Amino acid sequence: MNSVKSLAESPDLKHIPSIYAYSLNSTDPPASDLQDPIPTIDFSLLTSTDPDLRSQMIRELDIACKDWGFFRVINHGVSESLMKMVIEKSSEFFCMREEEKKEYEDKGVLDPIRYGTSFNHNKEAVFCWRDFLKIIVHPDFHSPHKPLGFRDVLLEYSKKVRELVKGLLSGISTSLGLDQSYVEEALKLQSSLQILIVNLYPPCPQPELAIGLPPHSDHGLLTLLINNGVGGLEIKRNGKWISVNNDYPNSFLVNTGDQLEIFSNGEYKSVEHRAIVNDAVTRLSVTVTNGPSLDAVVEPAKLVTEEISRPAYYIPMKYKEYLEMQQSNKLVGKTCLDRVRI
Ligand SMILES: O=C(O)CCC(=O)C(=O)O
Ligand SMILES: [Fe+2]
Repeated sequence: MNSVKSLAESPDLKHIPSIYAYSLNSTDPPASDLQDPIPTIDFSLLTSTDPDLRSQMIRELDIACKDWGFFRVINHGVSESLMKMVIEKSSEFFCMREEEKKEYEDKGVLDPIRYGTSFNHNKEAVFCWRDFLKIIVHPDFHSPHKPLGFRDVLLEYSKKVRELVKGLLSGISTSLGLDQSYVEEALKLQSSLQILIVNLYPPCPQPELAIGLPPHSDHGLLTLLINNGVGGLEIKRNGKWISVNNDYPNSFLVNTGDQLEIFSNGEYKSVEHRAIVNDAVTRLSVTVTNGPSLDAVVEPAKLVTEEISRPAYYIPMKYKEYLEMQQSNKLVGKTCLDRVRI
């Protein structure tokens, strides 16, 4: 495995090797800067003891999930210093020598710590301009033993993010017309699968020819994202790509995933997104995908289908099987979801 980081650091690199030449779909117009403001969820209001304030936020959460599949969360209770440390320590990991990082070389989908490049280079004809570190942090916690202090930061961060996700999913349960603890119980969130992913996108000499991550949706319920202040994330909205810069300090960007689309019977569709690269600075993003328990069978919630008198649009599937299917193929839009759609 050759990392993009070492390639990008090679002196006099003017052109990308042809294996990285990705052609953006010609039917896709280039991304425009965002016109509508991204919905903002104030977590302190969502968890407020004042029922009116909570109801108002739940309505906004419903709109965010239905119309966007994407929102920003503020007043979330995770300290700014912890978020900064996550970025800092993740960045230190990638600065270690290749031999040190290779200890964690990707050995397969459910390998607890996976260092690698692209998405699934065994299956891809074109590689992504991206190196990654994926760590399973729940139900069992794992961490690389280097750099110093990474483990403590990851442990604290994953716990805090889980609390936040639990609160968001309880709001989503209510907004779907279910009991507030319904999602937690039905999808066995006590043993939820939580994977922390660090994406590293080094500067690229021909950014218009390469892609950081191709269009895809995430497999879990909700993904939370922070980055090092460098833009590059784009989401598909009403058929058009729009760039999203996390220029709002101390906030999380959240997107809905495939398991939430299935569970909500298509009410909350998972959002397609991609990462583009630039020729000036390294971009680093840290995402946490929060899913059901690996052994939970995910299907449209009966109450959701009954309430709006619609048949189920997705077949039941164990989350573990879905995850293995998504991770062992190429990353192409929402094609994985098509396999469970009726
Ligand atoms: O780097 C980004 O902004 C997007 C990352 C992403 O989509 C992912 O980790 O699934
Ligand atoms: Fe993603």
